[in-house]
Amino acid sequence: MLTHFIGGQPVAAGKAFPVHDPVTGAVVRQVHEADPEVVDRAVRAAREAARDWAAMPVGERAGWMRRLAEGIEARFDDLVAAEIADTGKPLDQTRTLDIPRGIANFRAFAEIAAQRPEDAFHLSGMLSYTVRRPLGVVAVIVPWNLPFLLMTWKLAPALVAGNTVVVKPSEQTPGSAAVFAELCAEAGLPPGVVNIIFGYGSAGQLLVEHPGVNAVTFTGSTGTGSAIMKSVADRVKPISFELGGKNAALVFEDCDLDKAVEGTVKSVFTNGGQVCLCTERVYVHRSIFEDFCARLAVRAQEVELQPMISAEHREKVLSYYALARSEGAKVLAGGSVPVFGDHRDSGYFVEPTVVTGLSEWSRFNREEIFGPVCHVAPFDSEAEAVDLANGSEYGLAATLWTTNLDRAHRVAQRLEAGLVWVNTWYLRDLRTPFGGVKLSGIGREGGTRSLDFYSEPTTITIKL
Ligand SMILES: NC(=O)c1ccc[n+]([C@@H]2O[C@H](COP(=O)([O-])OP(=O)(O)OC[C@H]3O[C@@H](n4cnc5c(N)ncnc54)[C@H](O)[C@@H]3O)[C@@H](O)[C@H]2O)c1
Ligand SMILES: O=C/C=C/C=C(\O)C(=O)O
Repeated sequence: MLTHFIGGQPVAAGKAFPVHDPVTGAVVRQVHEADPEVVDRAVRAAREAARDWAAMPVGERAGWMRRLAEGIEARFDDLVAAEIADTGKPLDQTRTLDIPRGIANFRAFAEIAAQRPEDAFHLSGMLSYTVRRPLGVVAVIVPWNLPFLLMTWKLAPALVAGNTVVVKPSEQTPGSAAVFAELCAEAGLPPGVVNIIFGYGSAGQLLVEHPGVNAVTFTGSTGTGSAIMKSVADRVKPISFELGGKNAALVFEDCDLDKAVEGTVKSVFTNGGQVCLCTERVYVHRSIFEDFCARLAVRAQEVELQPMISAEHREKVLSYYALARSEGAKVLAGGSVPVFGDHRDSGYFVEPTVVTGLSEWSRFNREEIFGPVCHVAPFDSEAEAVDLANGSEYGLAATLWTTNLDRAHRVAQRLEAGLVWVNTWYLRDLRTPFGGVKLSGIGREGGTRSLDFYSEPTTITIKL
């Protein structure tokens, strides 16, 4: 039974809830569910630790980040096993992306914080400079699709900036957070700096509304982001939101077609399409449309299958497959449930799917599906391609396939998205701003932008 982690100790409190293995549908673990008393206890522990942690020189906190990175390395196999048990992710992806990014997140923010310059301005007769103070206690609420990567993406900058945290992982994927709690204790992290509680959205709501929480960083659906905004509005708490997406790929006639196909296969089907950055709308120049579609349809049937996180999410994805048909789509690949003839048939798998022929105004093309599926449509001009890509209420990410450098710069700068990849996808420099516009989020994290969110500047001016 997974316990909460509060004040450096395991806390077995609250009724139990089950977590299912998405590969087989079987219960893989039981977890304690945080009730109001557990939430209050976690916030109090974070507050008690906040003063000393904030007073620690940033160089010492950076040293703690490096020790946590070493702890992740030491528990690497346990973290991989826990993540796969909860998500059914491929072993190779978990070992090369999900867990290594936890190490990279802590090491990157140790360096970014240690080297972060502060402002200072000298005018005749006056000197102004800034100092930064942490926010205090930060609520960290994260989703189920990249559980460890996203939790550590938030924890590293929040901690190194001097905050203490209360983390509420997704109810679907508590395992890697529980191992992380153990390695925090093994590293000797001061009690109360990191607190981890488990539960559903209701526990998350109790946490964000707690008067002892100073700020909220959240990654998840746009609807939940909106609910959290309402929860914290009365106390005007700072919020950082990484939300949903309906990301476009633009494939121009002058692209390297092999790379464009392989890159789009990656951006559509990685993690079973359960990545906020995944492509769900593909726009291809008409001159190569038929060839591109034919190649993408073949490759869609070859990708490694990954289960959806839950039976409910699988039903949601399948409902969009049915919707596509009802809206008149032509199915180029997939569209149903794979049959394995083994234990996986009781899991949460869907077929990787490619459809075409739908209106830009169809629900299929407007709403985030968050599965291994995309719609492909032709375009005739660069201006039309940009308008199609920008036609969404979301604005998180886009990919652009062209060998024309002028076009790459020109089009990338016109796209209403926080992130644009050219001839690649999900290549990451952790020092760059990360986040979306419109319904895809509020604010940016990444590099010093994370430190800017997790601390408040004071400008001090001295008369000379
Ligand atoms: N932009 C990004 O970086 C990013 C990354 C990953 C996932 N996402 C989005 O997340 C969604 C899928 O993940 P999900 O289903 O876990 O999202 P979700 O919004 O359902 O849940 C995310 C987290 O919020 C908690 N939560 C739910 N309701 C809450 C409330 N009222 N108050 C406080 N906490 C609450 C959940 O328990 C979970 O821990 C997709 O929409 C995807 O696009 C975005
Ligand atoms: O599903 C969304 C993925 C978000 C990825 C990151 O926040 C990152 O790579 O830092």
